[in-house]
Amino acid sequence: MRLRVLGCSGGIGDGGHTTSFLVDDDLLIDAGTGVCGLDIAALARIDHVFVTHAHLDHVCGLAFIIDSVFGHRRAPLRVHALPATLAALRDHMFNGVIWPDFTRLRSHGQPSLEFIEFDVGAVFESAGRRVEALPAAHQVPAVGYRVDAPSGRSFVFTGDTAACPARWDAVNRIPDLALLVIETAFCNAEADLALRSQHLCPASLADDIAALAARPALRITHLKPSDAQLTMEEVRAAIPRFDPLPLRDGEVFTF
Ligand SMILES: Nc1ncnc2c1ncn2[C@@H]1O[C@@H]2COP(=O)(O)O[C@H]2[C@H]1O
Repeated sequence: MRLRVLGCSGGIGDGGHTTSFLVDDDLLIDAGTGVCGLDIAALARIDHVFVTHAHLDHVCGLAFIIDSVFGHRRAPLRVHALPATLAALRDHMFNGVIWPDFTRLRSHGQPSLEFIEFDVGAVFESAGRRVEALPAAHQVPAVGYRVDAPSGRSFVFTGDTAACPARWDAVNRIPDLALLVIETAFCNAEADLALRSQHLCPASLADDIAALAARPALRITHLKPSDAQLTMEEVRAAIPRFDPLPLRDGEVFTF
């Protein structure tokens, strides 16, 4: 199984793209601006999108993906998310005003877009891969994801989240955790903003991650671009034993 980072920035600017991860060529986790680098054929191969939450930096690409592949696909593009996330997408994006309601527009006799409710703990399986929604704590209902490869190795993406003890209960049950992608949006000087917007900063990351039992490769994601370098320096100082590295757009991992 291959994981390709299409976008992992906490914003735009300096060439960064917002969150989107491609698993093999058919599963997408979040649909931020990172999807803009894919060609039409690659976009048309995506069958399932697992959305962490409804914030624009994680879902804006959905609107453009479905418009670009409309007519190219024989099956609906299936979007898996919490009921509250799907309700937000229905009400505020695919509402016939901001964007057409592609769940009603048919292509080759099928709905173009299908929404599938996916609660914390739900498991989706396809071609030996397994995707499980994990708890997260954000300003709006949110999840993270555990993805298991056919090899038995796993990666975890926390999504946007503040400290979340329930996540670690689930993560600590994973037998072979190869990679943890955890957010740290803000630097320590923005700790108040991190708290208000339900993100981590290096100090709260250190407290939160103390509950992690395993020692996977660790990548930091969703760094706000204006303070990315400072935030990474603070992360390295806060959790040196984890040897954290910043996640990079374009990075590829195999499991
Ligand atoms: N209470 C707040 N005050 C100022 N900015 C906020 C607040 N809540 C959210 N934000 C910003 O809005 C952004 C929405 O996307 P993010 O959650 O990535 O990061 C968030 C912050 O950068």
